[in-house]
Amino acid sequence: MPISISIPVIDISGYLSSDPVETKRVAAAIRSAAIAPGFFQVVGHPITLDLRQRLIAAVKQFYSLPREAKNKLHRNNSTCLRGYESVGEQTLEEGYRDAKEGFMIGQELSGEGLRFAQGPNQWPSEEECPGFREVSMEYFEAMRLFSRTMFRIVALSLDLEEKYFDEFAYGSNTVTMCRAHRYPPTTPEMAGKSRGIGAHTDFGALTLLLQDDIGGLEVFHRPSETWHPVHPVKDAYVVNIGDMTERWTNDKYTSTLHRVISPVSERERYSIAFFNEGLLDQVIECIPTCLGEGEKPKYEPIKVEDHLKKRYGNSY
Ligand SMILES: O=C(O)CCC(=O)C(=O)O
Ligand SMILES: [Fe+2]
Repeated sequence: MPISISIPVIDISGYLSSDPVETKRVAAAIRSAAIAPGFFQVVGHPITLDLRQRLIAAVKQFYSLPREAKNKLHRNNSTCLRGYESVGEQTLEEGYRDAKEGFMIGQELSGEGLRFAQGPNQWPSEEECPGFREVSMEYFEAMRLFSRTMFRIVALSLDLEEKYFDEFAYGSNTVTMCRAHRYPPTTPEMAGKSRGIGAHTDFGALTLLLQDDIGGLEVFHRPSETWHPVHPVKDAYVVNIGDMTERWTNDKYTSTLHRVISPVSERERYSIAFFNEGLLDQVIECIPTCLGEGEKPKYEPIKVEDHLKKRYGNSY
């Protein structure tokens, strides 16, 4: 019997309207999905269709710029991982160069005392790409808030105080990164031999992904060593547990291996990932409610900054 994996679709609107019964249900559903498969899709969220459509339109406009215009914004010019990467620059799975283009933004910071992943964004000019900067930052701020909401539900799911992760998710110094991707289509023959994004786990704590209707994202089922599609669901965000949450929860919540197969399609695929990387000075160690009777923490405490430097460093 072939294994089939269900990626649950969870409606969080009852939590947002403070319904106590729904809040319990939503927290329990997220707990169960975070244990396995480590991925779920969220509907009833606060990101409007209008904002999502305006963002996707702006991202398409950005990627249709000439190569030279995009290369002027190359991430190699940035001290803080911001900007453009062309096809083949990142390797997340040994033996495969990612066949995606990416454009990374983060919190707009300047001045003294900037640290890892902190600093200014790089933007195309208004003439080249009108409105791109504005809608990107509007989206970024909306996603910071949405992430705080998701962390509050995760906190409840772990029997923690609701605001336990607020500073990590939403503090003024916290690192959050948003990367838009374009995946070029491929032929059926090449699809199996290339990767849109090679197999990896996410470095941070929680990722919120907006994908279009093309498909290609797959998650790995460890027990059977098989790959399973995360089918696009209208209006949904794909949310997945990252490595930091796996460490925090002593492996109770799972940071699942995933990849993107280049689309076998006439059309490109677009996706926008929002990464919650956290507070650089925070030490990630087993959360007390995640340690059962007689269990020991499986991981050494690690500082967020050290963890991120290592993971980003290894992938380029
Ligand atoms: O584009 C996607 O569907 C997934 C992207 C992803 O896994 C990542 O950027 O970490
Ligand atoms: Fe990922």
